[in-house]
Amino acid sequence: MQAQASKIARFEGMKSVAARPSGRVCAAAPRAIRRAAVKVEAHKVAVLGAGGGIGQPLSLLLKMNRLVSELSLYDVANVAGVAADLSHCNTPTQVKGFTGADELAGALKGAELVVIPAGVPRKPGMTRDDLFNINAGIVKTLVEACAQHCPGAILNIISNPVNSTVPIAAEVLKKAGVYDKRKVMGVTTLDVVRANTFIAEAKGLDTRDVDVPVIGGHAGETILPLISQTTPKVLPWFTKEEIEKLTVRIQNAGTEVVEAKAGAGSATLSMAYAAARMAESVLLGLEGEQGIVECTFVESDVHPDFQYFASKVVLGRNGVESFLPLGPLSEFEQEGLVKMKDLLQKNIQTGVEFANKA
Ligand SMILES: NC(=O)c1ccc[n+]([C@@H]2O[C@H](COP(=O)([O-])OP(=O)(O)OC[C@H]3O[C@@H](n4cnc5c(N)ncnc54)[C@H](O)[C@@H]3O)[C@@H](O)[C@H]2O)c1
Ligand SMILES: O=C(O)C[C@H](O)C(=O)O
Repeated sequence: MQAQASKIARFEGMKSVAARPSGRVCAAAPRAIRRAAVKVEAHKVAVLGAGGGIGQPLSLLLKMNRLVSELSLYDVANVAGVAADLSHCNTPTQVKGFTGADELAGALKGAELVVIPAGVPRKPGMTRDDLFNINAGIVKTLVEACAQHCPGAILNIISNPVNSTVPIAAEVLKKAGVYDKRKVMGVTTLDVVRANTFIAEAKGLDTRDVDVPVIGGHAGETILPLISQTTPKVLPWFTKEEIEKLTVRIQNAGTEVVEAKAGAGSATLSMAYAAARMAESVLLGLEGEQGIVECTFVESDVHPDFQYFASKVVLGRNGVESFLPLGPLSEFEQEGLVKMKDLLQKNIQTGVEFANKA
């Protein structure tokens, strides 16, 4: 502990996101939530794709979160057993399972937050774009149902390719006349979680103390960790080569897991952890807690080249309340922004066109 602390040269005014370390859902939940007597508002959360690799552990983490009073688990298959299983955990959250299109309305009615991990995952050799043909239609159908049954809900979209599924969701909601750009969020928290972990490990720090913003999108070079903005600042600082290597590792971390799973899917447990953190932040925002900051892929004015962009936002009672400025970027990070331009713009356009074709 002493040795770790001595590596921290100086703290540059810990920002709110760093003050809410990533371990808070399971290990370091905000004091207000941990204290048994504290009264929190009741929030209904729906998970669509709840029977899957992400859906199951995510549902467990949400069942453990006192901000969630009601948890709707929806899937096209195998969800009844998951709901029965989880319902035996003696936490106050009420769990209900819903299977098949006929039961989707019941799952969504009254939901304030809908988390969507429905869809197929990658196998080795595939890109996230290779999932588009299947997942675009799944997300479109599910968001159409959200527009009808819980039009004011905040959506956290996990299904890949996030760079395209978020624009699809936005276009679907626009067509239905219920779009609120503050409420449609692509979940890129796993990129932040990974960046925090890898950088903490490289410097021998507690990963819960480290915060690295990750901007852009959620595929290959569109994932841009702003390592220059890491807090706390550590000395000795990384060399140029180390920064390049860490950046590439963060960009390829999804593929690292896909290859290690060798055909059995992509990241599920770390994704569930990251999605639970994002969901908790959204709910804390709804509760009116101040200073809740997360990186997320949303419709944004932060960078003139991109209609949708991941960056730090402040969450509040209506979802995204405001955007934090990108801050000073290193030369390497500025080059990263240029490199991602064509791919991110193309991914966004693909989503918009898909949602608007007849
Ligand atoms: N955003 C991220 O950082 C991130 C990280 C990991 C995975 N993902 C993506 O999340 C998605 C899910 O991954 P997974 O490992 O959980 O896959 P999985 O195959 O284990 O689970 C997906 C679940 O979705 C369900 N499903 C399919 N069609 C559905 C529909 N129309 N309605 C409701 N449910 C439906 C399936 O029955 C299944 O239970 C993939 O697209 C994957 O690429 C995103
Ligand atoms: O890599 C994938 O296909 C899943 C996810 O996007 C991830 O980053 O782990």
